[in-house]
Amino acid sequence: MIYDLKSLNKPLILIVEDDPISALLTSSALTDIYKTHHVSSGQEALDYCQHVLPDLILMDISMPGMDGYAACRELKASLSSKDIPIIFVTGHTDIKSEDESWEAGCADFITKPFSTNTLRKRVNAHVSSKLMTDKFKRMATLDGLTNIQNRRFFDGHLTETLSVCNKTNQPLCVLLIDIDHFKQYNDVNDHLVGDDCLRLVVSTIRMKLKRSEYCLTRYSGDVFALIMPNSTLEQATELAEILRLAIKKLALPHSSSPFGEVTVSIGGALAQAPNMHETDLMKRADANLYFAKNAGRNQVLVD
Ligand SMILES: Nc1nc2c(ncn2[C@@H]2O[C@H](COP(=O)(O)OP(=O)(O)OP(=O)(O)O)[C@@H](O)[C@H]2O)c(=O)[nH]1
Repeated sequence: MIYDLKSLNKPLILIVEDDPISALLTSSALTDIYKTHHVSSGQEALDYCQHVLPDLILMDISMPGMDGYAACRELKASLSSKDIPIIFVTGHTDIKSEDESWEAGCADFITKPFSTNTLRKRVNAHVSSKLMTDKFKRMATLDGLTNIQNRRFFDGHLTETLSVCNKTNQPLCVLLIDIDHFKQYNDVNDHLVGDDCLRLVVSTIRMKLKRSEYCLTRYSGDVFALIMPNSTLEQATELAEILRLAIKKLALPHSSSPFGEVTVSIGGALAQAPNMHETDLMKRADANLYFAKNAGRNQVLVD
């Protein structure tokens, strides 16, 4: 299936090219369907992608300073930019350059001088495929009830985030947030009211999250997991307490709970770089949740 690209909000193409005339020619061949942005070196491309993620990159190979191969390798090594297709637009036509292009991680290459038609067709094909993959990934990792990421996403994201934190020597905390006596809540009310409660708990937690790198997921039925990269034990404990209080403050009636209203128990754990491991981290967070439940619920235990 090919996307009707014209019907979409214009996808963004980054043109990395040190020759301004070539950049202009490339850009003018695409602007009816795409937004384009031009930078003149590999380093500028890396800097740009720190802030904006384009849908595709057209990359020259020979540029002063960092060349296209090196820039491509760096972009492919980064978590945020690794899925952006990169097409080399190059005057190099020898086999060695082709091999080096594939090894650097490019999606395709176009040799100069190129036909405008070929450029457009190749770009359209790669952008369509990227947008479709993005959409499937979003669908496969979204929880339909609460509209936050699901367990499948959590597992992959925790592995990736731990790996980044291990490399950059940052601590990471995980919180497990579990609604107390939720089975009885469903039994006394009904399942649809239970669904509303789950959605409300999620929106309440989301409103209290101030850092964009914090990632809230639905871990299992009435349990939510929060991944907190670059966070200390004190920050995790403080946030857990804020979340516990915010849920209690909703004052949602829960007649079969000793508290008379919906509450949560929260267990959390800290992992310290450089030897963090997800199984150990989750075991400790789970054990702390268990202790918080056994100690009477409506409380936080993070260590
Ligand atoms: N309404 C609703 N209920 C759900 C959903 N997913 C899971 N549940 C219910 O969540 C309840 C979780 O029950 P338990 O794991 O026994 O936990 P609990 O009753 O909260 O007990 P504690 O955690 O020990 O306080 C079960 O009754 C599930 O049926 C959902 O999507 N919607």
